Amino acid sequence: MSALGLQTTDLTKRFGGLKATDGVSLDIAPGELHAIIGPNGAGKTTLINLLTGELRSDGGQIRIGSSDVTGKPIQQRVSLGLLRSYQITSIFDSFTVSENVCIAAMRKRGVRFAIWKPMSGDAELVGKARAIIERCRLGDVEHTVVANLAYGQRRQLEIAMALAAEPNILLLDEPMAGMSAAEGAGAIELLRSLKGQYTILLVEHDMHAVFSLADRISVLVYGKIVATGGIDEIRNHPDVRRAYLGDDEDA
Ligand SMILES: Nc1ncnc2c1ncn2[C@@H]1O[C@H](COP(=O)(O)OP(=O)(O)OP(=O)(O)O)[C@@H](O)[C@H]1O
Repeated sequence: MSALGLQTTDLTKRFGGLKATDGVSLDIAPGELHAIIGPNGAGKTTLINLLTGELRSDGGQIRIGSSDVTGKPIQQRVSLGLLRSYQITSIFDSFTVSENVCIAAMRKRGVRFAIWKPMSGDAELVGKARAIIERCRLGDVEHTVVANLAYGQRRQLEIAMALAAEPNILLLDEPMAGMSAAEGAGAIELLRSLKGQYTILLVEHDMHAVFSLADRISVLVYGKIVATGGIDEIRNHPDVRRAYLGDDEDA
């Protein structure tokens, strides 16, 4: 699959009297890595849930490439290549890294889990899984049972499984959360290696990761986008510094 653009126009979601998403318009180009930052409760996860179809919007539109998916079910968005990293990843703890990536790849093929075992001899499938595992820096633990992985490796596996399903738009909700500094550095390298090949919407609190990866950044505050721009523009935007980064920010 090739990367597709992702667009929202005036997207709105209310929870009772609260507008968690308030007229959000985003235009993310094919292959762009677009980060969403904002304080706790700004509406970042709500926005991702609207994009995947887990939540229904109260107004506005969502387009994947040229397809209007507003109000369309999750599966239709998945079939257009929109994947949230954990959404497709029912990770099997008692299976190895390789087996889990094979299962994710087979789901893409529409093959049911029940007939997985005979497929383990499928050289093409195993080869594809191995390439993704290497790419995600999990080669050393390819045959390790998932329950024995370090936390950061498990998060990398989530991304590996998303890639196995051949997305063209990846939604990543805090992929660095809970990682050690070394794990975070590995995750940044991985995401950097994906840049350009997939359209990536990255929600992340780690400003070092955001500023070292994003092509553009949108800042969400109380459900509204208060600024969208390149790294320098966002880093120096007075409203952004006040609302989110703090005036002593020097990331
Ligand atoms: N299902 C819900 N019902 C009612 N209110 C909700 C619901 N989900 C989210 N909210 C509210 O919507 C607002 C946005 O929440 P959301 O989780 O999207 O923010 P966030 O930016 O992802 O926060 P964080 O950075 O802490 O994860 C918050 O005020 C939250 O309390």
